[in-house]
Amino acid sequence: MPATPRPLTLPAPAKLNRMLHIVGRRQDGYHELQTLFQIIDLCDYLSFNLRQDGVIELTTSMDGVAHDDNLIVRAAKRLQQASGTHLGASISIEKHLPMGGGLGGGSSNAATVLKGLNQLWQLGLSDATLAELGLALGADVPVFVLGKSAWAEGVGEKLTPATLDTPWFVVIHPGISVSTPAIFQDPELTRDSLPITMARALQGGVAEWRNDCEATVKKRYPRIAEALDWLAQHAPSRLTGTGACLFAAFESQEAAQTVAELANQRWQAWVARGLNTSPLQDALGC
Ligand SMILES: C[C@@](CO)(OP(=O)(O)O)[C@H](O)COP(=O)(O)OP(=O)(O)OC[C@H]1O[C@@H](n2ccc(N)nc2=O)[C@H](O)[C@@H]1O
Ligand SMILES: Nc1ncnc2c1ncn2[C@@H]1O[C@H](COP(=O)(O)OP(=O)(O)O)[C@@H](O)[C@H]1O
Repeated sequence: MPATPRPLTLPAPAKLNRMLHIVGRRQDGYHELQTLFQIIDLCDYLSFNLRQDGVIELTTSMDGVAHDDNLIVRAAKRLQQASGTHLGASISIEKHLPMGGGLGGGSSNAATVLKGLNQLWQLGLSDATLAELGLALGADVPVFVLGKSAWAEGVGEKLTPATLDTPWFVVIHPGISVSTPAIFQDPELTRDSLPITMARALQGGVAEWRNDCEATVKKRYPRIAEALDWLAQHAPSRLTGTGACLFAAFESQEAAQTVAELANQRWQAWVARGLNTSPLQDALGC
């Protein structure tokens, strides 16, 4: 009997928004952002098995997300359609990243599918093409396709790789979910931050970095305000994206571990390392 081929297993890392400014609103209601995305080493892991019958199947169920709505399945079908391939794939996931927490897990899953199947199906598509296909699935997909920490503008698709410091982060999930549309619809949201250059943003550093969604999220979700205030006792704390996760940077793994253990008494907390290159790039040998 022929040996069953080993699946291709690839990471899908999380991101943090080290700072996030809202600099305007487009005609279609979407907001123009300026943000520093940093990839971190907290990951989901996806495994791919090639299928000759063209079927796309996600073999792991995910609470609250129907099979065909899953960004993993949608990304695979989108790539299949765009490339015209007759190949398919069975995909499974080891899920570690909380859903809808501002860590970009869904977008990262989609990016890993696009890059993984591009290799498995031997399509030879460029990152630019994959990012374009991914943008329709989520604003954060392109940065995960690029696979580098980056300065982002537009809705997150205009990317310039950026070299950030690589501290140890404590990331806290306060156990509630935030409605991204509700935050962006809030009349009190700051939408008129003055655009700055990437150089200016990098120069500012932790002392100046802020997230324009934070005031609105704190007002609507007192439990997030509580966690942000708690973490701020240890180091400057920030929201990532529209939350619900929040984070602070530490110089050593030990310092981060100590604070994470305290945080774990009340919330789910992780220690994660800031990166400038995605572990997906390393795994694919890019
Ligand atoms: C703002 C960020 C920063 O990373 O937040 P997080 O999702 O990571 O928390 C993301 O770009 C979010 O991207 P994503 O989560 O894909 O947003 P979507 O599902 O496309 O948008 C949900 C809704 O939020 C609003 N929205 C989203 C992004 C944006 N730049 N302007 C908006 O106004 C729109 O009303 C949209 O219908
Ligand atoms: N594979 C997936 N992983 C996570 N979320 C998914 C996935 N597929 C679809 N979703 C949907 O996308 C939403 C946003 O997910 P996620 O990217 O994890 O959060 P965020 O955009 O806040 O960082 C989830 O609430 C979920 O309904």
